[in-house]
Amino acid sequence: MKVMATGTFDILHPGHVLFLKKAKELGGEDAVLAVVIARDSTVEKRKRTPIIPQEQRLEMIKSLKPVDEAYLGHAGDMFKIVEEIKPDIIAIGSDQDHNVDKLQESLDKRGINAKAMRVEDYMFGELDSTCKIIKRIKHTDFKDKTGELY
Ligand SMILES: Cc1cc2nc3c(=O)[nH]c(=O)nc-3n(C[C@H](O)[C@H](O)[C@H](O)COP(=O)(O)O)c2cc1C
Ligand SMILES: Nc1ncnc2c1ncn2[C@@H]1O[C@H](COP(=O)(O)OP(=O)(O)OP(=O)(O)O)[C@@H](O)[C@H]1O
Repeated sequence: MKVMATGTFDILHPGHVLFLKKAKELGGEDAVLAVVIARDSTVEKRKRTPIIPQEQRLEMIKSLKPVDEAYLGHAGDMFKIVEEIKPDIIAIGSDQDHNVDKLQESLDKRGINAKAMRVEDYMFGELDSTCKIIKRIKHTDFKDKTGELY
C-alpha cells in the first residue's frame, strides 16, 4: 500500500524519523512511503518563516531510510498532489494541525480514494520539535575555542 506523509521538516530531528517510520508501518509489509514537503510559501502562511529552503528540506527527506519518494507540494490546492501521488493512506502526525475527520470528508467529496489516519506516536525529548531547536539556537551564546563570542 502507498502511504503519503506531509510536513515542513525544517531542521530535522529524531521525532521526524519516528513519524515517517510509523507512517510507513500503516501501509503494511510492502508499504511505499511518499512524503510531501510543504512549500516555503505554505509554511510562511500556515506556521512561520522556514529556516531551511524547500529544496534543501526535500533533499534531506529523500535521503532518509524509510522514505521511498519525496516531492515538493504545490502552491494553493493541497489535493492536487494527492491526486498525482494516489496514496491509499494519508498519515497525519500526532501534533499536526489537520483534522482527520474533516480531511476525510474533503477527500471523499473530491472523489479521492484515500484513508486519512492519525499516527499516535510522539517522541518526547528536550529537542523534540523544530521550534525548540530554533529557540535553543536563539538563546545560545556561541563561542569559538578561545572563548571569543562569534
Ligand atoms: C493531504 C495534504 C496535502 C498537502 N499538500 C500540500 C501541498 O501541495 N503543498 C504544500 O505546500 N503543503 C501541502 N500540505 C501541507 C503541509 O504539508 C503542512 O501540513 C503544513 O504546511 C503545516 O505544516 P506542518 O504539517 O509541518 O505542521 C499538505 C498537507 C496535507 C495533509
Ligand atoms: N517529536 C515528534 N514525534 C513524533 N512525530 C513528530 C515529532 N515532531 C514532529 N513530528 C511529526 O513530523 C511531521 C512534520 O512535522 P513538522 O515539520 O511540523 O515538525 P515540528 O518539529 O513539529 O515543527 P515545529 O516545531 O516548527 O512545529 C508532522 O507529522 C509531525 O506531527
